[in-house]
Amino acid sequence: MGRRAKNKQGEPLSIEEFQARKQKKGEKRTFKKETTSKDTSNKKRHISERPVSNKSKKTKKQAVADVESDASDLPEVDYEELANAKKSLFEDSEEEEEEELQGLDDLESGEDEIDVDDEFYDSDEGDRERPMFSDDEEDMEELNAANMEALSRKLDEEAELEEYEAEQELLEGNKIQPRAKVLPTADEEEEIAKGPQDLTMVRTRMLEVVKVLEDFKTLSEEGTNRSQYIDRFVKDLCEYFGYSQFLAEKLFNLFSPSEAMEFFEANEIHRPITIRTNTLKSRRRDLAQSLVNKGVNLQPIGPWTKVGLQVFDSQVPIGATPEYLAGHYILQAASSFLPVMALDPQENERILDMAAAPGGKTTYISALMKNTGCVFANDANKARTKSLIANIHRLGCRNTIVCNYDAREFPKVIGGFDRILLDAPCSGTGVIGKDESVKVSRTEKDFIQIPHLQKQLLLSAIDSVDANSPTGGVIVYSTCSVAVDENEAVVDYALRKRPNVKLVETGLAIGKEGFTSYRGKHFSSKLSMTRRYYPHTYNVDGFYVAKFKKIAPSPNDVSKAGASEKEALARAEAEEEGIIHDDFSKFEEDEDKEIITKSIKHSLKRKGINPATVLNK
Ligand SMILES: C[S@@+](CC[C@H](N)C(=O)[O-])C[C@H]1O[C@@H](n2cnc3c(N)ncnc32)[C@H](O)[C@@H]1O
Repeated sequence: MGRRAKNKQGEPLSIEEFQARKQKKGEKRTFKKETTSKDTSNKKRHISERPVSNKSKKTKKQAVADVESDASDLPEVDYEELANAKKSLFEDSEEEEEEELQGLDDLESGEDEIDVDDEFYDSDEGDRERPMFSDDEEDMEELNAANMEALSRKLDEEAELEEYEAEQELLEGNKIQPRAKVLPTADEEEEIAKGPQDLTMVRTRMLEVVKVLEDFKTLSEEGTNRSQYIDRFVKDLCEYFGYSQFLAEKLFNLFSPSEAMEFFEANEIHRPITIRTNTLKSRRRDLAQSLVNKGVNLQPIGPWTKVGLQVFDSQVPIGATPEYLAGHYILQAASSFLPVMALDPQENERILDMAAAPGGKTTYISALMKNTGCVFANDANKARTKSLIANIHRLGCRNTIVCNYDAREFPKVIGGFDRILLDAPCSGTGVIGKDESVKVSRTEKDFIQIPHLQKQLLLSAIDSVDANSPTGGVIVYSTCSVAVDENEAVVDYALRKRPNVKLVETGLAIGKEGFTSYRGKHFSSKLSMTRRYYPHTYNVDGFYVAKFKKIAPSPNDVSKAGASEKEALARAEAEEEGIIHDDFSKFEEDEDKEIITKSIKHSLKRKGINPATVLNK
């Protein structure tokens, strides 16, 4: 089984914190390498002298006092880091204030939900949770004070992480000797094959093998080759993290050995709980203020989004607050903001969300369009359109038409859209942190069948867009998978089949370049314009985004009706019947009850309380 419990860490970091820490880690390593031999014993002593972090609730005063006394008690504390951690909470607020003041009129929004269907994955989950900001200076002080607990916890985490890093260095520094015997002997392999292994040993061996693979000439044993080390490493990945051999190998092949290790480790940790402000109903600072008043510790996700908040901790179930029920926000994975930002919907356009349920991205599109124009929200799974409709209603999206087609039927049913989002059904290899079952459930067949469907859907999307749209002609393709078969290979296929589209820049501030070649396959050089996201690089779900511009119509664009005619028809029908049908007009009490109970259970579990002891009283 996976090592999730063993590796459980404190609250997840924001993208910026995560990256700053990675950078710092790199700098520290360089320094420590020079000092390792003489400092090791000292380091050990300091580690053991470190106070055990206290994650229990503190008063705000205590939290501030703790921050100060913690800093003065520790001989090895990096004061710069401490000051930066402290400063960052406050500076975020200032930056955010500026950003928000500038963008007050720039209303954006939407929402999301966490719904994974049996077959395909959605990057949004319903269950995550975890500092803070405001737009006005006065509010800022109050909000920051309210977040002192979060700051305190953040510093505890820093200490824990340093401790962990020091241990790793000991492992890496002390145990790895040049030309050390790393691979098990034949006898040892026999022993290994017999049954469960000592996981600490397995982990140490993985770290050792990574070292050897990265400096093979110097560190490998004589008479061995790379593939022997790789075979052992993949087997150890399976043993330690609980993957099938097939998937471990597939994912390992995406990275260098050391990055692969980071990726697999990041999959053992939950991503931060994030929410998106629904700007159709609220502004981020107002929402943040109301939630802070209820005991929620939060902060903006990062400078790249004006609507996202990362929840660090909450005294109330974040999926059942009055603000949630009133549609002021939606629980949505940060990665799910990205395709909609790349789509860049404009007011008064006609947009198709081809695979829309449960509606996280549809509602964001609708909010960015400020409820103008029309969003066709389609999903082939009728049952899932129920949660799509519920979200559309809760968030107050009034420019949306829900439909239930196999999207491969487009553009035959409707065509001529200004923009289309295809957030495709996928294998979910980007969301293993959310759903461990992917580790063993995905087979080779999946990576043939799913890409086949994705290719058909993408061609349909291209054919359903109006190349002569005065404002758009844009298609965005996204998945919550990191597999090349479902991403670059699909996009490259579409470029070959439809020369009337070209790839354009996504406009996204973060993301790694897509592959232009992979294991002997060469893709168009333009694939570098697509973007990849990994849990270990951005602390977001694994994700992929590609943006196309349709430059000319083609004979494939045959549609029975254009989007504008369908919209006019739907509006006329709505006028006749009333746009809200009876069966969708209200929340179902039972369904709400279930959501609220689930949220309360989750919150109790996070606090280490067995829900049964509370709920069954
Ligand atoms: C990744 S999820 C979509 C998540 C959604 N965009 C959101 O942000 O909430 C993929 C969706 O594709 C739908 N789907 C699968 N095959 C489809 C098809 N042939 N046509 C349309 N939708 C399909 C699934 O029912 C599922 O809801």
